[in-house]
Amino acid sequence: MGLSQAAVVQARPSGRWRAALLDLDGTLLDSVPDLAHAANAMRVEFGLPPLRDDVIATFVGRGIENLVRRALAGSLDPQEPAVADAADRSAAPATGAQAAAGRFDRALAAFRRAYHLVNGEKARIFEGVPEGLRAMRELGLKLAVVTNKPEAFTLPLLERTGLRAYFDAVVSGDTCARKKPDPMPVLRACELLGVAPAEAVMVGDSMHDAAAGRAAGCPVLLVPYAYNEGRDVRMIEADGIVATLQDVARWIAAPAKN
Ligand SMILES: O=C(O)COP(=O)(O)O
Ligand SMILES: [Mg+2]
Repeated sequence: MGLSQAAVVQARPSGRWRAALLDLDGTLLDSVPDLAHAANAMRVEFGLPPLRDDVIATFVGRGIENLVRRALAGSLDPQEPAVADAADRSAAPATGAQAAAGRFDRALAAFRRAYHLVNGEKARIFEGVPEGLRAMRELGLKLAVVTNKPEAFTLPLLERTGLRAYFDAVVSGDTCARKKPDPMPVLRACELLGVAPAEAVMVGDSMHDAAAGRAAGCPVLLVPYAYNEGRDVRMIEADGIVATLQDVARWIAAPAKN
């Protein structure tokens, strides 16, 4: 039994790896056109001019609350909102902090309303994604999505883009008490797939994916084509940069060195 099992394991190209955990926005899909549309719909409601899509792209990756906070301030690193809207100015008894919180809640609600209407409409699957996912499945891997996007947006987006069927599990931004860069959602995905973190490869486009994967004990591969808050992914400590998901499958299938 011991011997034959060892032989089987050695014969499998991906003997060590049993699962791949994939980030969503910026790794599987370019969701920026829809996110930017919703963020700008929110800004227009607040009397603010729209921002360019490439600016909004740098705001993506730490959940929609951060996206809305950044989009409202027009900055990657917002301080207190600089411009109060008419409703805030008339709310005389409210403290500055209360007014800011109320303004943020209204902005989040406006963003959610707009995003529900367009989620998946212009989202575009990155090159090599279906082929890479198929190749990983053919290697016998289990697949999970691990995203900071809330479940109410994640599941319809996966359905609309035809990606849902590839995945055995989906962990969204509100599935666990904490989001990436915390390891909690990565560990939950491993638990749902029935694999140990050391048997799962985390694939993402940002420092938050890398930090979450590392902290959970997974090797980390990064794609260079997406957001990462506008920074170069080569600056992030990872086990490899992969041009496409097809290269993820090749990395996983490569003997010994991994
Ligand atoms: O920040 C988000 O809303 C989603 O980002 P992610 O899919 O890259 O985790
Ligand atoms: Mg991402």
